[in-house]
Amino acid sequence: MSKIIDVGISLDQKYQITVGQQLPQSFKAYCQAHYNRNKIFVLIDENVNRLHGEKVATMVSGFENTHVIEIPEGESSKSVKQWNNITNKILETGIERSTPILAIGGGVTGDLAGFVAATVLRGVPLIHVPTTLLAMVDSSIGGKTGVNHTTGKNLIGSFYQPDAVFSDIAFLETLEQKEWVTGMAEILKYAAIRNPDLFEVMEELIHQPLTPKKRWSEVVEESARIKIDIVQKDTLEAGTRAYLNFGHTFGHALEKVSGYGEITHGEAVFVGMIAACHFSQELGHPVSDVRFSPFLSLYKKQMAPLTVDTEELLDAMKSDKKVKDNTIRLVLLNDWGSPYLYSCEDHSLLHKSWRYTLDKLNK
Ligand SMILES: NC(=O)c1ccc[n+]([C@@H]2O[C@H](COP(=O)([O-])OP(=O)(O)OC[C@H]3O[C@@H](n4cnc5c(N)ncnc54)[C@H](O)[C@@H]3O)[C@@H](O)[C@H]2O)c1
Ligand SMILES: O=C(O)C(=O)C[C@@H](O)[C@H](O)[C@H](O)COP(=O)(O)O
Ligand SMILES: [Zn+2]
Repeated sequence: MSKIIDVGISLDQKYQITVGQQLPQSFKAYCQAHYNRNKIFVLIDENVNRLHGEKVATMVSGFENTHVIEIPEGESSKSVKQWNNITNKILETGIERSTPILAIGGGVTGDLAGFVAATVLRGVPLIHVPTTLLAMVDSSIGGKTGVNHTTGKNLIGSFYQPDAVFSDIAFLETLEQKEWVTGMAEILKYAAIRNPDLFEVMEELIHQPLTPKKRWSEVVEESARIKIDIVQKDTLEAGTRAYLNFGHTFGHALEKVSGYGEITHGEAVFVGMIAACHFSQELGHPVSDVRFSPFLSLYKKQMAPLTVDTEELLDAMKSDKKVKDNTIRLVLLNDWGSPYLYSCEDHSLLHKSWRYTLDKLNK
């Protein structure tokens, strides 16, 4: 059984997200209906190609010419260098404006391949097939594409919506525990900013084996619906879309200061959400991070001690995209399910929240 979720960004930007088990047939039918199937570029994470190459070959078997470009795994692939490598390969092979790019992998592949699709020939059709939990619940949805820069995370990129998303949760069969836990952070983010019931659902799920069963499919669907609702109302992040950045102002700084790839995005966001709760509480809002406690040991088990310097973290926060008039802006919580944007003048409070959070993680 698969579920279809409609996304309506604007009158000419409508697409569907299909969530389910074993979706190659739906994918094939979609391609048959929408493309001339002369050529397709498959930009695929190297591990996904190794583990699921045969399934992917079946998916694209209706195309006359399939060009597979492997993306080295890991955050370091989200770079201008990789964007340049892939763009060169595509242009040297030959591409037309109607030739689709298929992005198959986690958020790294999706963000990078999405940026390639957005820029080559000023934009070619893009289809996302997310293969990590994080990519299914978050990165394949909403059109943020891009790469990192030494000065900060995701600082080069564009908004570029896909033609379609196929979230086949059967891919999660091969996902390592570390990556399940990584993806959970973005679901806990939706719990914090929109639907606190997800905290209880997630607590149930972490006490069971991590396999792609129906309950997970429902969580992927609920997460996608939350994200779509936010993105549809503010696609280009003029205001409320920034709520999806809860925990990220802290998290992105931690990713940068630790060295991209040393800590996963989800781990950093989890840490960042504890800091954001602490900061919110300091301002008097009733949002104790005890809500995250059932998940803390999972993150502590897989993360190395955090030996970062709070001064460096603060510096890194200054290159966040939400900075306005030189002021750091944070997503905080008035209460569970009620986020708001806060301009932060008080850097001593930021230090305090960082120290509290680092102590908690390192204890
Ligand atoms: N565009 C957005 O809106 C958005 C949202 C959230 C996160 N992101 C970005 O997403 C990235 C993180 O994505 P991620 O957590 O998916 O990481 P990732 O893409 O690096 O994938 C994590 C690991 O899982 C492996 N993998 C992927 N699918 C697999 C499968 N089915 N079985 C086994 N292994 C598999 C990969 O090889 C990699 O080693 C970050 O760069 C983050 O900034 C973007
Ligand atoms: O889609 C969004 O909007 C998000 O903020 C989702 C985040 O989970 C994601 O990590 C995103 O890439 C962050 O974007 P950025 O603009 O803060 O770099
Ligand atoms: Zn994120």
